[in-house]
Amino acid sequence: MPTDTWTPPVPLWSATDKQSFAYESTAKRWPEILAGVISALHNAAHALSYSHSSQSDKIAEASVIIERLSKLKHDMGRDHKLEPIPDDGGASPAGYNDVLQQEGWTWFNAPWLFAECYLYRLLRSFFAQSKHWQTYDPFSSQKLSAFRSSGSAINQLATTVEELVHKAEAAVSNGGRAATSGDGWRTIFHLLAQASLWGNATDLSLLTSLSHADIQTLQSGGLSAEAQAERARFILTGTESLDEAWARIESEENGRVDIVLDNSGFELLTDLLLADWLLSTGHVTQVVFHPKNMPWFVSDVTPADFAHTLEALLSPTFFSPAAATGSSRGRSESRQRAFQASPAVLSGEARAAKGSGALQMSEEEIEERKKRGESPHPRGSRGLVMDAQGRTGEMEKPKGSMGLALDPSYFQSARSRTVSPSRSYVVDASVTSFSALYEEENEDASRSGLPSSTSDGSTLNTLSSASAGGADEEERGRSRRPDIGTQSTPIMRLAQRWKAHVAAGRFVCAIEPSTPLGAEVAGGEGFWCSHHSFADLPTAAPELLAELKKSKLVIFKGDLNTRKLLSDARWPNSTPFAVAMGPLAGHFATLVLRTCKADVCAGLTQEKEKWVEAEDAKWRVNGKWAIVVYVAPTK
Ligand SMILES: O=P(O)(O)OC[C@H]1O[C@](O)(CO)[C@@H](O)[C@@H]1O
Repeated sequence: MPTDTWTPPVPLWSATDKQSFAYESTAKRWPEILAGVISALHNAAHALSYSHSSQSDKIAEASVIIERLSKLKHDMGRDHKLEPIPDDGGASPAGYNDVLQQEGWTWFNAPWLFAECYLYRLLRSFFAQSKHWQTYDPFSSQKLSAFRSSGSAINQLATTVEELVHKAEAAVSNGGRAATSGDGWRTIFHLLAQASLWGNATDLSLLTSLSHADIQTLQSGGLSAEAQAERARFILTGTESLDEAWARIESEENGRVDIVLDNSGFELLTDLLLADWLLSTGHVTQVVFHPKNMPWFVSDVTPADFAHTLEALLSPTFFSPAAATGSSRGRSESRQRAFQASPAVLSGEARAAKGSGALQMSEEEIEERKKRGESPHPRGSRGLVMDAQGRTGEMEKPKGSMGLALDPSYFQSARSRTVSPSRSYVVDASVTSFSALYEEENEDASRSGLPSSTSDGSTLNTLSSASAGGADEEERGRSRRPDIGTQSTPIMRLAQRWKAHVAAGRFVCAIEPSTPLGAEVAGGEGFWCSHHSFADLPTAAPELLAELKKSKLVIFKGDLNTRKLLSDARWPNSTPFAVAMGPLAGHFATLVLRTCKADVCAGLTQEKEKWVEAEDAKWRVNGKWAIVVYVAPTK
């Protein structure tokens, strides 16, 4: 192993152990994920065939990428050797390749964590090497549709947190922090940290087989003390660590908190809620968010996702009105809008009408029709696949459509409006294309009198451009209430605050959102997607370590970040967490909020381990159990 790599004293998890989740994941989940990418790209390419301008080069290039993806899936299933990652001009693949050259691993005998990170970096190279697909995030459509479907859980949380934030701000301005019960705030910290913890329970890479309805059920529970108390038994370490973390935050004014993000969508929202409330207490003046610089483990937050999320939450129609207002009835959102943002999810009941299969044309047929100057949309195709109730779910693939289950009528209708079907369907990573996605919604919003998305083009702050606590109170706008109309929802009002936080440098995205996907990034932020475990931070990314040391508390979200903190090694579960962190432990105050979805664990008592083994044989991996761990700074 290279000298910047720490070797734990126990072996690493790997798919060589057929009883392990590592094996199941390598044998079953990764091929499924690759199949999903192939299908997303098929759909995207098919949508392009309806474009006004010729997209044949781009479509042809998609076919080449699909071939490479299929070969990769084939090689993985046959346990071939891991090939070097081509030099694609992006964040250096050399780290991966050096290790591979030395170790000569195959898909199944490589350490699981290495192979999984390699998989996402390799996938990135397929798109990065292309001419037309460099900004394409193959998981964006999935991320977006899952996010949209979590509207009611988000509304519940936003309503409660809006109140908490107002109360905290009022307490601060009516006599300062001393006037507020420290215990009260500690309790709220518990609630919001646990909401952020359970926000991690659902992620797209794990839940390949769950429906959106299942995910919604998992997300429900809200912030009520009862709901949380009920869930507390699933936190295997107990929650004392949250007291230690809060004591550390409380000991300071004008502190900085960092969050190493995990999943986009619902989980990111719970992180933002926690971050906003921390600012409102006055103990924290800046929260720095660390995303991943490329599509990663399906649903991890990319810089573009971070920006998109704030934009999306400001849209009156992003979530269905029923979700946004908390009412359980009355869905006035247009079916086309739902389809536009997440075309792959139409109702299970939204089956293609009889005979509509014949209307799903091949790309050649469409090209032919175009050449003849005919519309690519056969007469009578309108509305053949839409569900009359606009419900969402998996769309059945019509026979002979190669899985390209699209409704031509959608594109016909979209064309007559202002939205480019290709842009709206092929959601890519650029912020502008996301705004385009909402052009149509804004039109509708202005017709309905609702406030529209504010795509004001303001850029998000990066670490280099923002400083903690530099702005005066007026500019910080803590108690400023945005005026976004009387019909705004709690979600929209919070998002408006968050944009103000971004503009004032209180919220900082550590990678500038306009950074091209996969590019080398400043400040060592590319480290998160490198082959390294986090134990190597001091040696492999000293610049990043120096930055994190400025923070009062660094919160690591989710399972993958925890696997990386623990080097994905076969620690006995009762190993003290700090020991399993290796050389990273003690460099900064660390709080881990993780639901368990992989074999590795540490920080449990032997009694707890025994207890949970008896309760649930799948406790390590089914996402139902969690650990919350604080590691104090000592260095
Ligand atoms: O989103 P999270 O919490 O990091 O979970 C991702 C984890 O899920 C899995 O994809 C499945 O367990 C792991 O490979 C990975 O560690």
